[in-house]
Amino acid sequence: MENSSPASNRCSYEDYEATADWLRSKTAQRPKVAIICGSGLGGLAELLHNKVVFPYKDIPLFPQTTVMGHQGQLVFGTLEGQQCVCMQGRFHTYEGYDLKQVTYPVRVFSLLGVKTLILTNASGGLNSSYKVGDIMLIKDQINLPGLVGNNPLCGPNEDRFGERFLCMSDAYDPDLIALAQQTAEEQGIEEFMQKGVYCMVSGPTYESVTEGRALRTLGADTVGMSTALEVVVARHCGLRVLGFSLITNMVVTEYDSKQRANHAEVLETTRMRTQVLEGLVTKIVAKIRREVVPLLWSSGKTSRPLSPNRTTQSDYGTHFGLRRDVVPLLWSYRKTSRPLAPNRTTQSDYGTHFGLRRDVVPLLWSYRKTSRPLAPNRTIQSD
Ligand SMILES: O=P(O)(O)O[C@H]1O[C@H](CO)[C@@H](O)[C@H]1O
Ligand code: HPA
Repeated sequence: MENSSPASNRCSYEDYEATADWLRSKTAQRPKVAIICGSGLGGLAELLHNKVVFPYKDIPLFPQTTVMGHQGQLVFGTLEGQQCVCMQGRFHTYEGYDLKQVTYPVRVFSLLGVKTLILTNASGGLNSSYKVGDIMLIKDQINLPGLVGNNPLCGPNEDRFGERFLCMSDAYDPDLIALAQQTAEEQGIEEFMQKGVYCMVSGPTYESVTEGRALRTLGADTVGMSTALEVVVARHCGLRVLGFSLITNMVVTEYDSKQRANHAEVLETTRMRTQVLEGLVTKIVAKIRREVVPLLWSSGKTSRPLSPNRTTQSDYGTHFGLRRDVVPLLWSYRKTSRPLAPNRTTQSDYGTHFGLRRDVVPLLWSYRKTSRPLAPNRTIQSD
């Protein structure tokens, strides 16, 4: 099969499938988490175990990266026991790619079975309280190209991925943000963690002074030339999204400033913080792995306890009303092979049974889709 990227605006469902099928045929790994690494931040992929590496040029229909600091390879492997796929290098519209090409990998990931997308980027700081080297947890975005008609979902809707009109008010997953904040505290790096709004511009020019000021007035805390389009497409496929923006330079917002933005400075700053960001993402991935069990609970359509004779994978699946592809995961995350005892009906019973940490159990409750109590007398979370 051709490995040249799909032509402008003709990324069909069959194209995405062809790429996903090819990858599936080359590796037995089935990642649940995908990570897109920003400029100079590809080192994370080196931390994966049992790596299987595909240069983009070998992957059918994959675009090629042309930007310094973007290595151009897809790395499959395990991080903290969690199967991941990591993009060492992303695509940008300023490279000449159209919106569908820039976001091509995200739909491929979705077809591969990925459920969570973590993105990193290098950005210019607009918020005057931020410093170079700060890491901003992205709580929301301004998709500036999208607001003026350059949205990757323009054109016929592909219903097999998602619906025509997509809600973006919950684009960045609040639970993953909370998990990231908690992890940053545990790592002792709160001092340079921020939480704010990322604004995507098309680039490749950095901002003029007035543009920088305008973006700040719009409510942006950082600005970059990526991420927002990938997030739109990820949400359309139903992926959960977590994003980090490393402030590599401060955007010049004073007319008499002598500072000049440049990509060398951007890459230099990423070197300074790359290890911290890698450590943070690694720990978060480990937590996402443990968090899978609560997520499975959320798919539960029943509040009945597992009966004592439920010991096999499919028993669990049936009980929780889970999709077939999720059941093996549940099984693999169980720490015990004992079935639930008949008297195990409460949240903490389930937590104990699955070997969950105490702080994860409340999450479990919050992910449940039913508001019915587990048992008639069990009505509040701590119950
Ligand atoms: O967003 P990432 O890919 O991290 O890269 C950022 O760094 C480059 C500019 O220095 C631009 O590509 C900008 O978007
Ligand atoms: N502006 C836009 N994109 C960027 C910047 C910036 O200042 N720094 C890194 N990427």
